[in-house]
Parts: sequence; C-alpha cells; structure tokens
Amino acid sequence: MRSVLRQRILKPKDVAIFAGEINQVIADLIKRIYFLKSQAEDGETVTNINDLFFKYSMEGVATILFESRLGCLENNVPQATMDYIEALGLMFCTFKTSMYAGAIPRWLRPLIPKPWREFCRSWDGLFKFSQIHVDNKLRDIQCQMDRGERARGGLLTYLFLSQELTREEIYANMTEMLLAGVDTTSFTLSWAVYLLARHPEVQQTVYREIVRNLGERRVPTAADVPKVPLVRALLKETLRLFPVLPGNGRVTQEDLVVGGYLIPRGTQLALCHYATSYEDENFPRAKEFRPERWLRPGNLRRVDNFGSIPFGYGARSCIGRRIAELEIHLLVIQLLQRFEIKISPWTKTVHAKTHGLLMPGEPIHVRFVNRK
Ligand code: HEM
Repeated sequence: MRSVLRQRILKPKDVAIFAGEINQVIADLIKRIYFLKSQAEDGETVTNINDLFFKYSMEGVATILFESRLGCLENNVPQATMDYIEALGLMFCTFKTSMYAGAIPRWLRPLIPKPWREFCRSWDGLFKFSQIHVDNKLRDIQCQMDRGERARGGLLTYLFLSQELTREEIYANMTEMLLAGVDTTSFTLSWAVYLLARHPEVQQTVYREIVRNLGERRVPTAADVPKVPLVRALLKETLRLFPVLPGNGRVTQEDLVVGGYLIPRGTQLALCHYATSYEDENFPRAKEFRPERWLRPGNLRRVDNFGSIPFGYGARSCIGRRIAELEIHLLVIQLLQRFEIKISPWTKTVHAKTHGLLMPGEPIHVRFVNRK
C-alpha cells in the first residue's frame, strides 16, 4: 500500500505540483493574520500561534489529500471540520492512555471501558471525516468520467483511477495521513517562528537571502526553494532542536553486532534522537540555534548528520516529509516577505513538553509587524 503512495509523494519534484494549492492556503492564512492583528489591542499580536498553524497544516494537507478545501481558516469554520478538530483533540488528549487501548484484551474491555471507548470514538470521528471527503471527491470524478471528460487531479484522483488500492484502503490511508500531517507540521512551524522571533539577527539574515534571491513580494514556487538554502537550513535546525517525534524504534530483522554487542534478530530497539541531536560531538555548540550549520560550503559537501533524523530513516521513514517541507518552506518565505516577527512580551521562555509528540509547553504569542 505504502509503495503506491510513495510513487506520488516521495521526492521534492513529486510534490512540487501542489505548490499552487499550498500558496492559496498561505494567502488565506496571511489574510487571517491581518484579521487577527486587526482584533489585537496593539494591532500586531497574534496569540497562541499554534492554533493558527494547526488550521494551516490541516487545510494544507487536506487540500493535497482530498483535493478540496475544508474552510479551516475562515471566520466561521464549517461544522464537519469542527467535529474533526474535536475528534483529533480527543485523540491527542487521550493519547497516552488510548495508545495502549489496542493492546487491551477483549475480555478486559468491559472492566476498564474508558480507554477503549475513547480510542474507538476518536478513530470513528477521524475515519468518518476522511470517508465523507473521499466519497465527495470520488463522486465528482465519477461524474466527470460519466460525462466523457478526462478526470485530471492530484493524489486522490490518481489513487481512484489507478485502482491499485481498494476504497477501504484509500479511506484508511487518507485518515492516517491526515492524522499524521497536522500536529507534526504545526508544532514545527510554531517552533520555527518562535526561534526566529527569539533570534532577530538570524531572522534578518534569512530575510535578506529571500529578498536577494526571490524579491520582496514574489510568491515563490517549489522551484524557488533551493534558491534560499537558509530557509531549508532553518527547518533542519528547528527539527534538530525540537524534533516532533523525539524517539523512534525498530525491530531487528537479523542478528547485528553494534559496538561489539550482539543484538539478536527480533530485538526491539529504541532510539532517542532528541538526545543525539544535542550532542556536541554531532553538532558543535549543540544547544545554540545556528541554521547555517546545515549549509554546504560552496555546495561541495553534503551535510549528512545522522545525529538528527526527525523524519526517521529507511523504508518506513515519514511518507509525508516532502509535503511537510513544501508547506513549511513556502510559508516561512511568505511570512518573512511580509512581516518582521517579534516575540510578544507575554511570551516567556517556552519549554518543550512531551505528550506523545514534542510540543511547546506554553502558548507562543508573537507580533507580526508589517514590513514597509
Ligand atoms: C514536520 C512534519 C513531520 C515530521 C517531523 C514527521 C515525522 C515522522 C516520523 C519521525 C515518522 C516515523 C518514521 C520512522 O519510523 O522512521 C513519521 C511517519 C509517518 N508520517 Fe510523518 N512527519 C511529519 C509530517 C507528515 C505529514 C505532512 C504527513 C502526511 C501528509 C505525514 C505522514 C506520515 C505517515 C503516514 C507516517 C507513517 C509511515 C509508515 O509507517 O510507513 N507526516 N513521520
């Protein structure tokens, strides 16, 4: 199943075709920022930016997955979208207990019903939402074909026409991708904006690179992203300091010898790359925010540092990586083109906390100051 999806979204050039849709979502997000600023006492502050980036990430990923808009960034969010956000919130709040719910034996469920009930309720909510959107789109495609028109579109159209997945498999994959693609992207964006606001000198350097290579207002395409290596470096450095998934794991498929120790086949290995990301041996002055450490001098040397592997590695690495990168790169460019981002006096030092995912422990409030 995974290989069918991978063919369409594995490489940056595969996802480049979605840049137009993502830029439309960014235009809506920027409109929303202006609206929120207009409501603020100082005309600049947007409180709890994660709320905004959550809506952006959900709208962005849904636009790609369902080839339709959800209305997350509108003033009145449609009820079905609100229900989904509630189901996602429930999944997230009960993550620590519900993640074990699947392992509760059937006979024990009536005795401790709550985790299993909530696990089912949240998954049912998420699944139902994807099902409605997939069905709507597939109905449109079918109508087009019935009229003798050629159906053209994105991911869902391809999955439908290629018939490589059953309808149930399409629902399941869309549900999983939507679930996996929202909080991950929004927390990363929140940290990136927080770090830029806390480090104005870095922000200025990134901004200068954008203006020099792309201009002050030109809406970037996917092909423009390599022209601003500091924007890519910013994302890598943000994920090094705050990897949304701070740990990873694998079960060994064969006997291995690592550092003189025999690890037998079938052993569960846990890797905490949050820890390796902070080792000076891997990253000199590791505690410091220095995006430029990821730049390749003269484009000669590739920076491959396995101390930080925020998207995992290998056959089961993050399938949405290129989508997340495109969403984040295009948004950071356009935010910096328009605004100087300053920390609000209400935001103290924000610590990371884990709740399944590594997330900001306190709300982040920033000031979006219009550039002249
Ligand atoms: C900054 C954003 C993101 C980060 C840091 C992230 C990180 C990860 C990590 C660490 C894994 C586990 C990989 C492994 O075990 O090696 C993963 C898996 C996954 N991610 Fe992401 N992810 C992000 C965004 C997304 C997006 C936008 C989508 C969907 C469009 C997505 C879909 C998935 C899926 C479906 C899996 C499971 C893959 C499998 O088991 O085969 N992710 N992600």
